[in-house]
Amino acid sequence: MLYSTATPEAKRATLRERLAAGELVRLPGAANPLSARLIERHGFEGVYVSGAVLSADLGLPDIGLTTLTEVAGRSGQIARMTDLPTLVDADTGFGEAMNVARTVQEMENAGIAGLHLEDQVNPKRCGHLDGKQVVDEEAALRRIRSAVQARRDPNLLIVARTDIRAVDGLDATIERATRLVEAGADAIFPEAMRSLEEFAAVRAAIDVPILANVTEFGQSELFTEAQLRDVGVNMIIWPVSLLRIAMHAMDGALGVLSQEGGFERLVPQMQHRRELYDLLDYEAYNAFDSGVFNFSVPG
Ligand SMILES: C[C@](O)(C(=O)O)[C@H](CC(=O)O)C(=O)O
Ligand SMILES: [Mg+2]
Repeated sequence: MLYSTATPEAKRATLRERLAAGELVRLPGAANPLSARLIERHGFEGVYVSGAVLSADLGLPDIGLTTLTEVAGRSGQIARMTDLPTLVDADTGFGEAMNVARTVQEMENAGIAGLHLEDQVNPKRCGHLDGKQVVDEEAALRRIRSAVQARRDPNLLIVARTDIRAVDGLDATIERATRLVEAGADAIFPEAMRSLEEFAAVRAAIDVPILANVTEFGQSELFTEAQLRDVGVNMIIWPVSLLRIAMHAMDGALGVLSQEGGFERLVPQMQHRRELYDLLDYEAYNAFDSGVFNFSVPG
């Protein structure tokens, strides 16, 4: 009931332990707070909060228009719904070094387990689009150093994302990843890798966990969990998939409504009221106050 039973500190410690034990951490992107419960029920190890999803949800392109307050607020709502650790896309940190420090502390307050900070210039764009630009090495390292310095919980996972692959190639990615680790990054997210061999090359060059982004309609193939595990990837995100699936389903359903004047044909495809109440743990509220769940669900 009400929901997470684990403290943020405990979730951060869990994430650290899993990574230290060499376990693969799979983090589907939540489409909304309640979907974090579904992700947990299906046995995943973490929940991802995507900037692309968050901005799309607000009807904005993913170019850094969302604010720290919006992202921390939504991340807190999502993290609250699950005992799993939540990893958040903090884009470029919402500014330079001092802003990054504030971002880290607000994210900690939101109860999340980790965040990634990227080295794109502002305005940023989706990592799988052409025409990206990255900041120079010193600016990229400063973002990470200031994140590390600002965190109060040493277990908050600071993941450095580099977008340099699309700009300067694989060697530059390895060089930057190495420097980012020296600056204190706990893990590396090499964005828009072109092949499994590229992941393997990054893996061989650094000894912190690496994260793979499996996003549809992007510049990387949709590598499978098994393929990524084989090349030594430690965390996998599927950032936007649940939102894409939900939006496509809504689009189709509205077509049916406008054609047929009702949703009846789609009822078998709907989450049943019973399933919703189960996911919400409605009955547990009854144990708290016996007047709450004293009805039966039709059908
Ligand atoms: C991972 C990502 O940063 C996100 O915001 O989810 C995006 C995903 C996407 O746009 O497909 C990205 O830049 O890769
Ligand atoms: Mg993003």
